[in-house]
Amino acid sequence: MKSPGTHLKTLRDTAPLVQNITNFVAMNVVANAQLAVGASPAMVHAIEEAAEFAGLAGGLTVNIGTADAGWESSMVAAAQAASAADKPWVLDPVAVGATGFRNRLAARLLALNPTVLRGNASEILALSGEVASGKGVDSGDPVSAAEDAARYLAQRTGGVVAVSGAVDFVTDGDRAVRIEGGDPLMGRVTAMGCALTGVVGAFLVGQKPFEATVAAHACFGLAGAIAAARAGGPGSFGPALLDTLHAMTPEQLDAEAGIAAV
Ligand SMILES: Nc1ncnc2c1ncn2[C@@H]1O[C@H](COP(=O)(O)OP(=O)(O)O)[C@@H](O)[C@H]1O
Ligand SMILES: Cc1ncsc1CCOP(=O)(O)O
Ligand SMILES: [Mg+2]
Repeated sequence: MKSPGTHLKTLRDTAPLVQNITNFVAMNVVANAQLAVGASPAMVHAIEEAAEFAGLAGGLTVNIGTADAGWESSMVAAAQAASAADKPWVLDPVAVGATGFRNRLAARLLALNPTVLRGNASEILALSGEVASGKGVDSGDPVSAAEDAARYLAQRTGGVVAVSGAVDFVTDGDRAVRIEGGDPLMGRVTAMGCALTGVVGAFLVGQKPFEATVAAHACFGLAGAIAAARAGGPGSFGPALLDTLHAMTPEQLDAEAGIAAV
């Protein structure tokens, strides 16, 4: 298994083009996070070009945060095109469990077997059919409560499932790790989970899904912890996170990543 730092080095060396169909709140945050780690983001969601672009890009992220019926068609078409071209894609089922539309959309996308499903604990519980305590886009459940649901969904999709929170959890249905890092301040800044989804999408290109997802979480969590120690509050945390992601070296990531096998 290659180290997280090796994954970061490959990402920087290859600077992959990543297509994102994400929400209005997160677009700028996701693009900046991907640029800071070394990828080339493109926000492309129009039905006229979303599937075509998926053939050009190295990978795709699909985030349902502010989706509507038009975006649903783009999301499905792009995910199908990515899968057909053997490109990795990530599903972020923002606020699934809150409304019937979100539940149907997330279930439809999950049936396309994303390379990685990434969400907070309430979203992973809701997608698996369990009772969840989400409050809109925010989780009301601890990560530990969603670990079995994550394993179940990973086995069902054949992909990787990642649950974020105070300690992140990543599984492929067989292997599993917990990743420490981050800071409670990340819950006071919007689109942090969406940015993590973007970073996962960047790490996935040309790399093994489970290892790349673990590396992405370790990198984002470590950067979050360092940035929080420097920031004066939510306002200065965002820029500090971008600075820290940009300055992160493979050696630092390998030395300071908080990864533990379960
Ligand atoms: N209490 C916390 N302590 C440390 N890190 C956290 C905490 N809450 C969230 N994070 C981190 O913030 C990022 C976004 O996670 P989360 O808030 O669960 O996603 P979402 O915004 O999709 O609900 C992840 O890197 C996660 O590890
Ligand atoms: C606030 C909000 N509303 C719709 S999408 C969105 C952003 C959610 O971002 P995250 O899931 O990363 O907290
Ligand atoms: Mg989220």
